[in-house]
Amino acid sequence: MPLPIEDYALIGDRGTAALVGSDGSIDWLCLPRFDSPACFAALLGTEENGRWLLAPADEVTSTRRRYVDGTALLETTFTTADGELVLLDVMPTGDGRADVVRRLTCTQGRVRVRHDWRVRTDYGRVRPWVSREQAHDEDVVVAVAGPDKLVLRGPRLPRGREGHHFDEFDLAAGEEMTFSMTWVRSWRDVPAPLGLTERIRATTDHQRAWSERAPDDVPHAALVQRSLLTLMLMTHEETGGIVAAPTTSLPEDFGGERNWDYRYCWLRDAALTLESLLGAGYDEEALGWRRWLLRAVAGDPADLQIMYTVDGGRELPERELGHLAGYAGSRPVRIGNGAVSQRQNDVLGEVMIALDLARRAGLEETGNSWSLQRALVDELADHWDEPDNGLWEIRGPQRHFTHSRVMVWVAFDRAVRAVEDHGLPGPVERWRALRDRVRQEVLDKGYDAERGTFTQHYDTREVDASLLVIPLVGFLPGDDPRVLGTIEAVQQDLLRDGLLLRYRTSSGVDGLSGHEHPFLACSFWLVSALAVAGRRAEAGALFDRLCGLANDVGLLSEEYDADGGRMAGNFPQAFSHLALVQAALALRGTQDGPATADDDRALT
Ligand SMILES: OC[C@H]1O[C@H](O[C@H]2O[C@H](CO)[C@@H](O)[C@H](O)[C@H]2O)[C@H](O)[C@@H](O)[C@@H]1O
Repeated sequence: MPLPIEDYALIGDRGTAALVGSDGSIDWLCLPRFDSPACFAALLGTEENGRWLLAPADEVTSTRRRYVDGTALLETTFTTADGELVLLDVMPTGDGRADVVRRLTCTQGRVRVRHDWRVRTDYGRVRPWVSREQAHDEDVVVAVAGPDKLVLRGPRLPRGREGHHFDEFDLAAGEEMTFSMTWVRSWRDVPAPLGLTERIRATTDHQRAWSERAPDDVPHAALVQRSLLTLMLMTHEETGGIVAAPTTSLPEDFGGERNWDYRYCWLRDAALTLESLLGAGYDEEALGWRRWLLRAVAGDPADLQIMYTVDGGRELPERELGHLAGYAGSRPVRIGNGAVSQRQNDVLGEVMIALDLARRAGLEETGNSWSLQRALVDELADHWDEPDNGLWEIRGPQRHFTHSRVMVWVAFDRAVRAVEDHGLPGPVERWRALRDRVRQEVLDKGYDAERGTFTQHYDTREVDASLLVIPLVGFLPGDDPRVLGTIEAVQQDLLRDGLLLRYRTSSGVDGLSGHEHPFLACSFWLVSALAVAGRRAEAGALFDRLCGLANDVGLLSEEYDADGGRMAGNFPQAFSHLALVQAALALRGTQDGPATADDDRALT
């Protein structure tokens, strides 16, 4: 039975990532890429779907976890009646390999250790052939199935027993053992062993150097730093693609059907991630992502997709994995994502904000990068008034979503600014006219004057948390009465236990059964909206509360079930972490009173 979501921590090598449970079990790992089939999938089923356990065999009386300062090296300390055992989990970065390194150190007394290596490839479906071999002058255990070969190394290798590899042994104070697992293509030879000490040191140095650039003049600076590092782990090192989360099908509704695969690059999530990184001063990160964007989107602007694979691929058909029981029985387990073919008119606005910020941070346009933006804006100019599925990717009928239309305004606005402020060429008169027309339409059709609030779409009186971005993207000032009215209406209709739902699922707008829990990114948007409205004390209090929801190692999932006191949805979720960073930046140097133009960079 998998653990509560918040009992997992993330390790990763910027090619892929694993979830390590507080019980010492790696229950999720896709190799070699975020969206490759999992070889450990116990997270979405049982241990029979694959896991790698290293932990005390005897009862654990307490467990502490932490990341080694400024890094993604995870340290889990188990205490038993007889001693203390520290487990260090690392995925070395920067060498183009795919290794997981697990070092056990007994720090007190004597601890009996259990080792269970249970590889199941193809998302926990296939039992590989496993054999003991000699390679590079040492014994290794090798598991092979289809395209995958997994090589286990260590000073004491587990033995085959009923379909898994198992061992138990004692470690006494001062003793240490290091195991490693390496993935290669099944037709390749067993690779040379890693220089463990050197790779751990290089990974530590690289991650620390990155973390040290995080701002320290923001509230909850340690959590902001952890969020930035987590976003970095979700950025594919070689391609620059940024995934929305390293997991699939952790449920938004426990036991329900709201289970989605997030191991892909959404233009929206990636652009917002970049916006947070740029706001936090990570300017050069923009270049890698812009290159990814140029490659992914290349071709006819009419063929723009809202998401791609990490290498820019366009095929991610959604299908269900019937052999997995689902997390807490939440089925179906899905891989791929059907939202790929949706129309979501907000996306270009988010991309244009990120590229505008990059330009303002000094990243010069290349001929290609500006002509791509021009082509995309011109394409939008021909289709901006079509209904869409909105940023929540609803599977019900398409609508004229107010948020989407506001972001269309943003796309034209940033295009105009590129010409006016940066001297780039473009049909600025046409873009200006469209910008004004869209603005007027939103004010006429997306605003409910009777209630004094913007609405979710043009044919409803419902509200939506996405309306909180209206002041954050510069559509209206933070203290405009229409913005204040919207904040109030959103708080009135969507707050649950002080946290914000995205919208009311009971309205039926999304075409799905069941309900969901408050969405953490939206709750952070409320912090930012309150801050720019000048209600900074309230914003600060909400920010404190939200930061308090992060787990013991500073990670957040997509949603939070306040009744159950547990996280819900994919984990860790870029959307939550990037919105946390944006809220911290909005609160930077807080004082009561509305935000000024100087706050512009943080607030886009
Ligand atoms: O709520 C239904 C939709 O849920 C997913 O979309 C959500 O996650 C995306 C990635 O973080 C985010 O960009 C989007 O705004 C969220 O609504 C899922 O990917 C969709 O298929 C699903 O319809």
